[in-house]
Amino acid sequence: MPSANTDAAIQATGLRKVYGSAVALDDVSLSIPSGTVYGFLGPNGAGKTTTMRILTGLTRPTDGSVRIAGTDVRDRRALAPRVGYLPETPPLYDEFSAREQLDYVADLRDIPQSTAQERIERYLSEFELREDADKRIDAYSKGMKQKTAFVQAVLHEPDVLFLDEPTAGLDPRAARRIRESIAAFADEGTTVFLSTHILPVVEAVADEVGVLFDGRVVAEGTPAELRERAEGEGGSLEDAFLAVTSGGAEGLGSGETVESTAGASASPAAPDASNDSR
Ligand SMILES: Nc1ncnc2c1ncn2[C@@H]1O[C@H](COP(=O)(O)OP(=O)(O)OP(=O)(O)O)[C@@H](O)[C@H]1O
Repeated sequence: MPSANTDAAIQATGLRKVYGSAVALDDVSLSIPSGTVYGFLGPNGAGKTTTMRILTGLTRPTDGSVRIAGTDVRDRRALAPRVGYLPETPPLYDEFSAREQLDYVADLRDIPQSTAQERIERYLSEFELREDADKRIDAYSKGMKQKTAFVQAVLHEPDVLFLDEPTAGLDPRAARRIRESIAAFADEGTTVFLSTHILPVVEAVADEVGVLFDGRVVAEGTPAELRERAEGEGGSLEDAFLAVTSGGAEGLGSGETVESTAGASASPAAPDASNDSR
C-alpha cells in the first residue's frame, strides 16, 4: 500500500465501497504525484468508475478518505475548481451547440468572459470543431461529442483531470488529438487519472499504471515494470494485465503488487448517499 504523501495530487486511503451486501471496493489506496499520467486498468466491474466517482466527490465511500491537490474531497466548493471529470457518458445538452455548451460551462465555472472566449476559440480550433461549433450537439458524431466533452472538462484548467474512456469509439485522428492533449496537459503539470480498456493508449501516455481487480489494486508500477514482470507471459502490457486479473494464484510474480515509483467535472453534482444510483 502506498504511504501517505502530503504532496500527492491524488491521495486516497483505505477506500471501501459497499452496495448492499456487495463489496465494490476493498481497501484501495493511491498516492499519485503531481504531473503524473496514471493509467487505471481493470476488467469490467472491477470498480474503476466507482473509484473515479469517489475521487471526484460524486460518490461517498463507505470507508476511507480522499485528498485531491491537498483538499479533502468532501469540501466541494474548494474541490470544484481543481478537478475536471470526463465521465463515460458526458453531460452535454443536445439542443445546445458546442459553443453554447462551452459558454454555459465557462459561466458555471466563473471563468472571466475574455479568458473563457480565448480558451473556447483556441480549443475549438485545436480539436477541429470550429466549423461545426454553431451546430446543435444532437447532430454531432460520437467523436465530435467526445471532443466537446473533453474541452468542457478542461476549460477551467484543473490541477487534476479524471478521464473515463476518453478515446473509446473515436477514429484514429480524434483519438490521437485527445492523447496529444493528455500529454500536453501533463507537461504543464496537470495530473491525469485515465481509466481505459485501450492498452495502447496507456502505453502511449501513462507514467504509472494501477490495475484494479475485484475492488482491489492488484498491481502498480510503470508500464515498463509491469511488462518486465510479465516477461514469462510474453512481456506486453496486455500479458501483464491478463496475468494479474486472471483470478488465479499465478498473477505477476506470484501475484505480488509491482512496487510503484509514484508512491500512484466539468459539472460536479451533489454527492450521493451511500447507496447511490448513477
Ligand atoms: N449504484 C450502484 N448500485 C449497486 N451496485 C453498483 C453501483 N455502481 C456500481 N455497482 C457495482 O460495483 C461494481 C463495480 O462497478 P464499476 O462500475 O465501478 O466497475 P467498472 O470497473 O467501472 O466497470 P466497467 O469497466 O464495466 O465500466 C460492480 O459489481 C457493479 O455492479
